[in-house]
Amino acid sequence: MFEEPEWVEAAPAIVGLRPVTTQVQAATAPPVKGRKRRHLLATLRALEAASLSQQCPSLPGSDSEEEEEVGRKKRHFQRSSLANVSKEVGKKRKGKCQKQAPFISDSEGKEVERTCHRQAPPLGGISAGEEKGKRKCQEYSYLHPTQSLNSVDQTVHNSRTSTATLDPPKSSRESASPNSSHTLSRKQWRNRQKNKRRHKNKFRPLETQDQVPLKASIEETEVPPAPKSDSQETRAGALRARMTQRLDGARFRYLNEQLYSGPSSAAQCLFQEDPEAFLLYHRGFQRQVKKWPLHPVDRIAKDLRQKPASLVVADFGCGDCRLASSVRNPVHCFDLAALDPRVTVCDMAQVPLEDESVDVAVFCLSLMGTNIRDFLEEANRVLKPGGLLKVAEVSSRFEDIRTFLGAVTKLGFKVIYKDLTNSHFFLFDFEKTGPPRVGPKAQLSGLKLQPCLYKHSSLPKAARCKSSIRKRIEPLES
Ligand SMILES: C[S@@+](CC[C@H](N)C(=O)[O-])C[C@H]1O[C@@H](n2cnc3c(N)ncnc32)[C@H](O)[C@@H]1O
Repeated sequence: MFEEPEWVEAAPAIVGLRPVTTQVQAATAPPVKGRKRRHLLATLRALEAASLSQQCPSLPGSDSEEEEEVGRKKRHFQRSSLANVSKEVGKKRKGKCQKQAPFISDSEGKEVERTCHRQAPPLGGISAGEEKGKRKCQEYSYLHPTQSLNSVDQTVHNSRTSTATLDPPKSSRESASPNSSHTLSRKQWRNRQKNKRRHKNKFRPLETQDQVPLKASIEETEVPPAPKSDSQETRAGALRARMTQRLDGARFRYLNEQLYSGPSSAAQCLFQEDPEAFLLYHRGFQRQVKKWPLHPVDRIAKDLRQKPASLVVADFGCGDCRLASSVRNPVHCFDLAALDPRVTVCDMAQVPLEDESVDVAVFCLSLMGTNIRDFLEEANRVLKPGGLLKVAEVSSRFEDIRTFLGAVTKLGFKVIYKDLTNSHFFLFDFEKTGPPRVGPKAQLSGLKLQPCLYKHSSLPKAARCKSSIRKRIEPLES
């Protein structure tokens, strides 16, 4: 695509700087008129040169050579008579235009010709055509950013590397007429400077519109996040841990309540559907029991270690099999979910054991459902006659111990030992006397234990629960 150099756009037609059209127009223009114009122009140039000699400041970089050239020309203008100057300038410019023409291709020539006609300004000042040209350039630079950038690059490069005095920007046309720069007039030089500036300005919108946002976006993506200080990270980590712990605590309390407030079949469904809930429940339970002075299972294990290791034990609601790990006895472990490979997953209301097959049946904090009777009857079934039933339960769950013990007795047991000394749990030993002494429809209200609920530590004390309930749950709090 043709790239229109701005120095052509801005070149004043009156000084004959229409390189392509000069050949045609020089032949057709009346000589007297042309001579007069040239004369007038030269006069103007001389006057301008005289004023410039006092105004023109030193320019930075490679422009100093151009400045020297201007200075030389100024001196020359001052020395020469106006008439001579006008002739010389006229000849030079005519010659220059004629020199440039052959190096421009047809298509370029026509385009440049059109440009010159269209944009030739009247004498002095910026014409409407020039303004139009400016607008066109701006439009062009937006429409053809790459070409504009290239031309700017070339301009910058040329201004740096140019050793010739007034080299115009190197476009294809310019490179075709390397000597033309030596014959540029002062006004041409000024126009060229103007055009250079315009080239630079042309570059600016591209930079601001396209490159700056890009830079900004790169910065946005590349700039790493401000490093957090150690203390910030520690605090964030601590807060996260605290929140996680709170959430786990809330879920544990919910699950615990579910286990105490419904039948074992419902608890079984709960953990079957959500095995993770079982893990969560046990984490919560372990957290609570760690605060106790003594874990009841350890006390039971201690008792068993004083008995023959040959005794077969059934652990109802074994949890993590801590009992089985603490004794040498064979232990059948039953629970709603398995935290350990030794666990047989089942509802302890129905364990897969033969009748009268075990010596010891253990319920350590596991009488949780509303069907406690089912559990105790199942234990009676699998226990050998004279077998040992050991129960450890949270002390606050018992409203009336005597009623409880009486109900257990009706199910074919005899109380042989009780320990109510511990602050957190009660311990009972029963001996199997025989099958249950009451039918399935008999009411055994003593077996109804209070649920063991865990209070929310962040609640105000008055809001937690009634004093009686609080009393019941206290053993599980520290
Ligand atoms: C509080 S934990 C005690 C665990 C263990 N006995 C200990 O002392 O470390 C109660 C356990 O009984 C289990 N459990 C409650 N009801 C059950 C049921 N119907 N069948 C089997 N296990 C049950 C629970 O799943 C839980 O693992």
